[in-house]
Amino acid sequence: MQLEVVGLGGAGCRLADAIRAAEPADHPFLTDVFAFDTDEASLQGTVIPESHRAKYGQGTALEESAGLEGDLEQGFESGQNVVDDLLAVRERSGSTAPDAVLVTVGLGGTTGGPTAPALVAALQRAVDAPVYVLATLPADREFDPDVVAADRGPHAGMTATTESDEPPRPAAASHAIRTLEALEGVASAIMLFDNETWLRPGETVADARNRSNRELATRVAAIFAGGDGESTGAVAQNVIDASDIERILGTESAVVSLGYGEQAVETTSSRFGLGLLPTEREVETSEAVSAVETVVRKGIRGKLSLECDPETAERGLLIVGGPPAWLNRQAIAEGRRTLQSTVGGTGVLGGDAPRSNGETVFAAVVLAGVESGRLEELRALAD
Ligand SMILES: Nc1nc2c(ncn2[C@@H]2O[C@H](COP(=O)(O)OP(=O)(O)OP(=O)(O)O)[C@@H](O)[C@H]2O)c(=O)[nH]1
Repeated sequence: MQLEVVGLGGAGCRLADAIRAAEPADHPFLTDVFAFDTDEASLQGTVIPESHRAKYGQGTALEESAGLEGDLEQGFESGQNVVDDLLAVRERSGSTAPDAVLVTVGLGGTTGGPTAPALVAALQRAVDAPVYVLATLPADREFDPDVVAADRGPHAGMTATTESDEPPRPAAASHAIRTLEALEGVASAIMLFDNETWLRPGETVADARNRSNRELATRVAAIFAGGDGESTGAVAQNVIDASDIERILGTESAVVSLGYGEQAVETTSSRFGLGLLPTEREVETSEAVSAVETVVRKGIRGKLSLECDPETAERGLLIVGGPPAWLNRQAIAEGRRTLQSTVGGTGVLGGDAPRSNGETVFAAVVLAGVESGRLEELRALAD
């Protein structure tokens, strides 16, 4: 399918960059990628071409750090005032009609979050396609002085002391929840990534962000690059297209968590000893089945982008990809049945994504309409 990505604010632009970097050369799925931020330096740091970048919100609450503690309503209002300019950048670039738009944003900051609800609403009116949101949730250490103090010892406070430290954002949790509320009924679906779960001990979000963004971009690419045919001739048995994705993500701002599992596989057997070039390796059925089972298990039961109980999902999607010889049909069908029995509902779709040049077998899992304890926790804090 053809996806347009719009990055908003620091996190959103970095995520848009990471998604671009994760686009498989033999399976392009991106139409246009935009980066919109109040911070020129951060825009310059992206690989997104100038025609697709815009600095916005000068002199408004979106630009002032005071907005971190300030009135989020004022931020939403400023967001409303800039969307026409942002849509104009999109139109000027001659953006091609996508099957869906994905707005990427970090919740809890001053720029991206406050702009997101108005921009998503405007895109829904301007584009004849669903507008999904991919948003990060803030980590505890950004708003909880106790977490930072515990890391630094008894005399530490909530002051940035090293280069990788971020300025404290005490209001991040409540801003994130209030922005999510503002996106409800506006975004077609909201995929969440909880920074808290992806930090290693002692790490800040800034320390972890390149790794986190790569993780998330890999999931996005696995889902949206889908299983369209390849020039090399490998054809998916079950192609997941834009309407399948729309059926699973829905149109009613469902909260979505993304799972992923992968396993490296040997695709060639080397016979250098015999003076021959490496040839395609024969794959035993049992090893293909085992690889698919392993990645499906990791995809459903491994670390999710938003921690939740997969059983609470209303709908699910499983895409198993990799070198064609490894995509065992029975194992993929069994994986889909596993997801179906996990999710409980009837809204489960499965597909395959042959990658002739791939060196891993992977499973991407979409859990839509989930309930999450983490969101409850942040809601309680916001109250
Ligand atoms: N996963 C991930 N999360 C990020 C990244 N950068 C920031 N975040 C998270 O997103 C939140 C918002 O940060 P930014 O997007 O930089 O903020 P902004 O909206 O540009 O506004 P400012 O407050 O001016 O920085 C932070 O509180 C972090 O939780 C990133 O590159 N990756």
